[in-house]
Amino acid sequence: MNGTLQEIVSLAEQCRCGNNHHNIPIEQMVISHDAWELLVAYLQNKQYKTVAIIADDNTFAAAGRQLCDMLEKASVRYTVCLVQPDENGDVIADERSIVQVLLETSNDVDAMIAVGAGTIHDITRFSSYKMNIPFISVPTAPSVDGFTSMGAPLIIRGVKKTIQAQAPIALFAHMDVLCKAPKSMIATGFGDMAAKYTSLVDWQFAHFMADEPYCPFVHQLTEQSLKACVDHIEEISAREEKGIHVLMNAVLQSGIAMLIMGQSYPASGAEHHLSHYWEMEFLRQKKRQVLHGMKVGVSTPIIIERYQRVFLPMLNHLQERSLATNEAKWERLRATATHFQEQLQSLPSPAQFRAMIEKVGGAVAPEQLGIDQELVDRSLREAHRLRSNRFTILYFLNELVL
Ligand SMILES: NC(=O)C1=CN([C@@H]2O[C@H](COP(=O)(O)OP(=O)(O)OC[C@H]3O[C@@H](n4cnc5c(N)ncnc54)[C@H](OP(=O)(O)O)[C@@H]3O)[C@@H](O)[C@H]2O)C=CC1
Ligand SMILES: O=C(CO)COP(=O)(O)O
Repeated sequence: MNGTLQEIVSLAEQCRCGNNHHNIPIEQMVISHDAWELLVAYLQNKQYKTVAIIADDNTFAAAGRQLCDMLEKASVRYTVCLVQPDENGDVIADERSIVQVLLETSNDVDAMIAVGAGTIHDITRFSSYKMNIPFISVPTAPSVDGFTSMGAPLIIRGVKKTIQAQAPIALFAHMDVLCKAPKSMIATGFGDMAAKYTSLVDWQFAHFMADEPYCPFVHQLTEQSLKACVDHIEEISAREEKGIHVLMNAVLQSGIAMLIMGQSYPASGAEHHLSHYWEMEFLRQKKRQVLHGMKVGVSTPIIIERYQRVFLPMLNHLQERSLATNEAKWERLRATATHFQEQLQSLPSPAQFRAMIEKVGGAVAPEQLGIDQELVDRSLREAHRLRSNRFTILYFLNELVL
């Protein structure tokens, strides 16, 4: 992190933005080569009698096995639940996975340990929350910013909804495991962070236009994380240890930013809504899933293009508009137009954005992910409705202008 956990906790307490900040329950956060030893010591210090490891076949092989060996040596009792893939071969954070975890976890375990990437974390976050026990995070790749957040984006009856649950009480990321994670997972972590270019603009827009809660300190935390990734793109793309460390720090800090707000406001705007829409469509068509960060790496330049090509000229000619039905919203827009002109002009161009994603090994065009133009166009028209409490620029363009 740019700031240490203690610094962030302290700065969050000092913040006077007027929002009800959520507490940060994370007691210890470690990214190191001795993460297993520190995790065992943490469990012993907590005097936990039994813990439940939640993983799947891939993440158990990547980290779970080693962790179990360490727990055995330290005489810490544990159970293992390996979440099963669906008929397409994907492990999904949905009703079936949650029920499997609840069925295979005894009521007397003291804590769950999520050993995996974003999906395993969201399944564990929600299941442990419902069992009223804490969970500990063991990320196996720096692939998303969800490890430290409290929201669990879940697929419920085919619809992706984010349920606020709980953040981990501690996090232990082993550098060897992170460095060995597939290259695609590094690209996705970078993609999820680069998506903050547009999510942060959408968040400010929602605040100015629809009074959604906003905090400058949380904005700064997210922006710092984005900047750290962009500044270290060389080390990240080369998968140097330093680059992996920077990326992991960044995703953790961005997750804490969401946690402080109790919502994903800073981290998820129209670009995420497009990605969620594509994910749901793939589920409907029974197609293999595409990594979250790959999708947002592709959707973000599409949103930048839409905002710079359609919204920016509109801001430049606001005075020429005749009175519209929702005049109060247009008045607000006039009052803040200069700010958003500057914001949109300062974004990287779609080509510059795609060059960064290409450099880290990510996809840059929808067709590379099996997403056709019809789906892109449909999502641009409809995806803003997935999160009714987010007044994004895309929402504005679709509902109040076009
Ligand atoms: N809570 C929040 O705030 C956030 C949640 N998310 C959510 O996270 C999910 C995406 O998570 P993401 O991390 O991209 O992907 P997944 O957790 O779905 O994992 C993707 C793949 O990586 C494999 N894998 C993970 N670590 C390793 C490793 N070290 N070695 C080998 N294989 C590995 C997994 O295997 P296997 O499938 O077998 O596990 C899987 O094939 C989405 O549902 C998204 O909505 C995203 C951002 C924020
Ligand atoms: O993916 C996220 C942040 O990267 C959060 O997604 P939601 O907006 O669905 O909670």
